[in-house]
Amino acid sequence: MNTSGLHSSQCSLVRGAPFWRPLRTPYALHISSRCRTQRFDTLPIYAGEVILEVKDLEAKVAESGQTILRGVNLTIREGETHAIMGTNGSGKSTLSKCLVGHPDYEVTSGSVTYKGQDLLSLAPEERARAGLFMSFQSPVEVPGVSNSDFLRLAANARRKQLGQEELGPLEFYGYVMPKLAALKMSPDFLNRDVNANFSGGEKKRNEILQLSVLEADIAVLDEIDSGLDIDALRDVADAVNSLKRPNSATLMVTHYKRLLNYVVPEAVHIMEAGRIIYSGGLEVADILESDGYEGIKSRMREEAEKQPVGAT
Ligand SMILES: Nc1ncnc2c1ncn2[C@@H]1O[C@H](COP(=O)(O)OP(=O)(O)OP(=O)(O)O)[C@@H](O)[C@H]1O
Repeated sequence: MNTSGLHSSQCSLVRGAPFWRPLRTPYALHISSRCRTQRFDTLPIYAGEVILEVKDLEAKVAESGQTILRGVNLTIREGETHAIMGTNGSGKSTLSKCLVGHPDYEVTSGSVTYKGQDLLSLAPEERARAGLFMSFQSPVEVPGVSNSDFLRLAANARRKQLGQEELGPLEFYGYVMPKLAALKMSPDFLNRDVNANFSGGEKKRNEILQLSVLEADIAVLDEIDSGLDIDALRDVADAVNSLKRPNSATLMVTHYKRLLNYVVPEAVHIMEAGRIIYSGGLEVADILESDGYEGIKSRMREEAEKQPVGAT
């Protein structure tokens, strides 16, 4: 199969491509960059193991050397859904792409631990085989490669990694049909070339179909809600929810709370100038919706004033 037109992480599998349990104990969420961490003792903690830990991550555009990420800290546990919101250009997509090993970016310092292993030492295809999936804001079109071939090869690469039997064309058909039905996608999608001449909404559904077929352990969904009409948003959200497992996690990048009404996150993070500057629960998205980023800043100022003198 010619996969030359595919993005490296998207075709990586082809080349080789919440449930939650709340406890009322303190939950440390990072607020404001590398030097300051604030504890929110009122937030619930989730009992799952840490699946992804990003520490002081800094990254630049490989070609220009422009620094984009300036010390991102993020901890995600199994069973959790996290949302990252933030102004245009704050680095949300760059963070997502650094996680999957996009070649346009170079990590200059910090670490990312995924299921206890150093994620940054893995090639993009190894990350994908290990269960990391990213849906792209603008999924690429791959004329000449059918969706069914692409999905089956990707699914088999992942199954091989998991020690499962690979699926032949007929078995794969039986495997994928219920997934198509769950996404309210026509079986015709299988015969079409990957994303070629798909509408924006069809591309987004197709991304979730890939996630569904790959049964990823962590799904990084970059603006999966953009361009979707309200019914499509519900379908996609239902599919994302149905794919959650106790030992998997979801990281969503979005600008709008409407997605979070359907796929409800345990934590919402605000990104600005390459850092997560504020984290909290769903109320953070409410503040954003009602008062914009100025509302978040004013909340931060209020909380800083309440901090005991000398607290870090
Ligand atoms: N490959 C690249 N080459 C040059 N500049 C880049 C590249 N990727 C990202 N940038 C720049 O880095 C900054 C962050 O971009 P990024 O796409 O991560 O932002 P974002 O928070 O996802 O924005 P949006 O909400 O608009 O999608 C922007 O100024 C962007 O122009």
